[in-house]
Amino acid sequence: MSMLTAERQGAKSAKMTDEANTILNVKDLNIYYGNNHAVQELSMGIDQQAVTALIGPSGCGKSTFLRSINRMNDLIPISRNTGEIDYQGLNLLSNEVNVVALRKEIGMVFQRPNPFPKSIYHNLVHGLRFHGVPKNEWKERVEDSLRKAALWDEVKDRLYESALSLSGGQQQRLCIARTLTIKPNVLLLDEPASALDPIATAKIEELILELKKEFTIVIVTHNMQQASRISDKTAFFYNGRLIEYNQTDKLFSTPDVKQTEDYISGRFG
Ligand SMILES: Nc1ncnc2c1ncn2[C@@H]1O[C@H](COP(=O)(O)OP(=O)(O)OP(=O)(O)O)[C@@H](O)[C@H]1O
Repeated sequence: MSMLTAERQGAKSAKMTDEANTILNVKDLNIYYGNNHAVQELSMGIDQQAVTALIGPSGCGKSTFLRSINRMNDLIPISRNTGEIDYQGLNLLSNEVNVVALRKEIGMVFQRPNPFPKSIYHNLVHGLRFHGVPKNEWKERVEDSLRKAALWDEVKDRLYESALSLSGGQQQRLCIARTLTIKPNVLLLDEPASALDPIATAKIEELILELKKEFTIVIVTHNMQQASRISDKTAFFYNGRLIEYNQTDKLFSTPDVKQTEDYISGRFG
């Protein structure tokens, strides 16, 4: 496991989380954009090797929370936060965190496939070069990542063709493979299938179910059927607040909170 801070080895022993299976423990997280309080007093644990779906109407703070996990919000000058996200005994929001190492361990895939306008192979080795992975490991890592992203059979004979020659669904699987080359622990997926057709979406969903055997996945989705098909737990957000967090089956069949029921039955949102 790579070190996220220079002092990592000397860090105090990991704080115990509530459940042995929790990999990310969010405590009293608040995120602001200027005066806009986008995420409010959020506390939740995220299970490892499981899929956690974040749902809720547009603007409720799902992506803002997701982006805070690997510090993508740092790139937005008016954004600030309070609270903690504990990961292996370390507060990811602390100034001591090495953000480059963090993003290696907690990778992110965005709504629109965003391959570099270079070859498929170049897209895959970019992160390896950046993180100083020895060249003699590249071939194996590329093949392994493409296999895990269920793309190997489709591209193995065209690795030096432009990534832009792939279909949208293939490009998105390539972006997932690109994240996998550097062996992350957690994958953050921000509506990864919303720009894809139903067949490509089904492939991404299948892939997510495969990947959760090895990785922890947090996914933002607008598609409630998708959340119910692929996630183990679902968190429903409204107006910056976590309204209900439950096992997915339970949340979609017998939610505890009226607001959740209204949302999943299409009464608002
Ligand atoms: N880069 C930004 N700068 C300023 N405000 C932002 C920024 N990104 C999001 N916000 C604001 O934060 C709030 C939460 O937005 P966020 O994108 O997290 O919601 P969301 O639930 O992911 O919405 P959507 O489903 O539409 O993507 C909104 O009020 C939004 O306007």
